[in-house]
Amino acid sequence: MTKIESQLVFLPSPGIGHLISTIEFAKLIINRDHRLSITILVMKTPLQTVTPSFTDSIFSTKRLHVINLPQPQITNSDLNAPGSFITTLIHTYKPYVRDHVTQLVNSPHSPRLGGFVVDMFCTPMIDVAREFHVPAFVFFTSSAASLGLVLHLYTLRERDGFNATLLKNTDTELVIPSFVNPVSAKVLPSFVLNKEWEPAFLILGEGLKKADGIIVNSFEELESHAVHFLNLADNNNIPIYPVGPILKINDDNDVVIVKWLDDQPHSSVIFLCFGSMGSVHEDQVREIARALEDSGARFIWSLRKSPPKGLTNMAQPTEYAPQELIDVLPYGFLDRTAETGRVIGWAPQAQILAHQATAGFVSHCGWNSTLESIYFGVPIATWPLHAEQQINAFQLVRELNMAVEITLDYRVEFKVGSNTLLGADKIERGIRDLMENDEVKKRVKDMSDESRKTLTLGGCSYSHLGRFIDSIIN
Ligand SMILES: O=c1ccn([C@@H]2O[C@H](COP(=O)(O)OP(=O)(O)O[C@H]3O[C@H](CO)[C@@H](O)[C@H](O)[C@H]3O)[C@@H](O)[C@H]2O)c(=O)[nH]1
Repeated sequence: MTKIESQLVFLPSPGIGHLISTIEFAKLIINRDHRLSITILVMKTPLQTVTPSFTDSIFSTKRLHVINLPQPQITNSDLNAPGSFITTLIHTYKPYVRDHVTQLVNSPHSPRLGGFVVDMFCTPMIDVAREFHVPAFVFFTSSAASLGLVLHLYTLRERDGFNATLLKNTDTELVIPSFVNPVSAKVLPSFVLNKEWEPAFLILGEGLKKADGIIVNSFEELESHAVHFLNLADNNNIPIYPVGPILKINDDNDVVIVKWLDDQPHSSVIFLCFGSMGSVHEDQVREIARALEDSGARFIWSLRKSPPKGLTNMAQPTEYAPQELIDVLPYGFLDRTAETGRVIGWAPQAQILAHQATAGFVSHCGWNSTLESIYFGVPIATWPLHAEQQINAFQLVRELNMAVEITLDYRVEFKVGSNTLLGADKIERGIRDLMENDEVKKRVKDMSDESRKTLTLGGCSYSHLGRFIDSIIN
């Protein structure tokens, strides 16, 4: 039996979009190299409805230990300050992490502590890694191009006092070296544009620059331009490890949906889903319903209820009760589409994308959804809502020609919701384009092949993961 030589401590941030890929990354490492073990310290927030059941369902194995840390006390004012909330949470967790890691390293026969892997929003934990005199790597859960954007804007800020929040609601075009084309300020991430997120942006930029390496959930074959820039750039020569796509693709088992998909023609169904945090207001729900009916497309629509506005930020949507669903949709919609569509709550997304009946994905362009769609060769129609989804949509449509556009710059602010209404016509056009654009379909299929190959011997991600593991062991 191989002796465990080194152990890593993982600190994912609490959102499902971050937890899933971090945990899958941990599994990838221990499956690749039996000399390593990993302890994942799971932090929780009072805001999340999906996350607790998800984290409680992860079990420890011999070389993968999952420890659910206690939920700390967070005040209402912390909850309502989006820019500092996550930082407050991470700081509150520092003593717990310190205690757990002390116990780990002091326990008998414990392997050497090889380093910390901290989520991009947990970089204040790098200080704790320093206390144990071990390297700290950041796990960046979005694209290499977004990583390049953050590093570039942070450098401009440090060096020239450049303030990106002044660009909000302007048409300014920026040259960002990790993108081929000039980038409109309209598609910059909310955490770059919004004044109240500034503290979080600064902590992120500073944290990335302090890291001993940055692991990116992407792959060189997809983002060659951005990866090239990151390896050249003035980013303190931090090693970059694009090791993706890291996905959780085998766990869903929704027999009802699969049975329905089995009965649909090959490549005929449009799937609509807006991620773990995404929801739109009721007027917008009705426009989507009209577009679906007018397009005549078969569909599966993951429709969830927005959290109340203004009460909290970053709260997750919840499920509609059956009567609420009938009320929010146009009169008779469910009856009229009973043969051609399904409206569901939380979706078995990977299972749907993997199914041969699925033709296209109307997506918020969260990075995990983007990677899943590429992996399964399903083209996207872009409809970003939050965070860095607008820049992901821009990249997919304008840089990679791997998606069609419904919108690139739609934006929902957590506190005020969305003040734009996307009309049914525009949505319907996007759905038709998604079904008909053969060039986009072909590019996605080709990249799907690449996304599988990159993880195997000889692929770029396979070799970057090897490099990362070597740096821990040696
Ligand atoms: O009904 C649903 C909704 C989501 N998912 C899964 O949940 C994950 C969602 O991840 P992602 O697509 O990245 O969206 P978010 O949950 O919105 O993720 C957050 O984290 C991502 C990674 O940093 C960012 O790219 C996003 O902008 C940010 O909102 C994916 O694996 C989906 O398959 C389901 O299985 N069913």
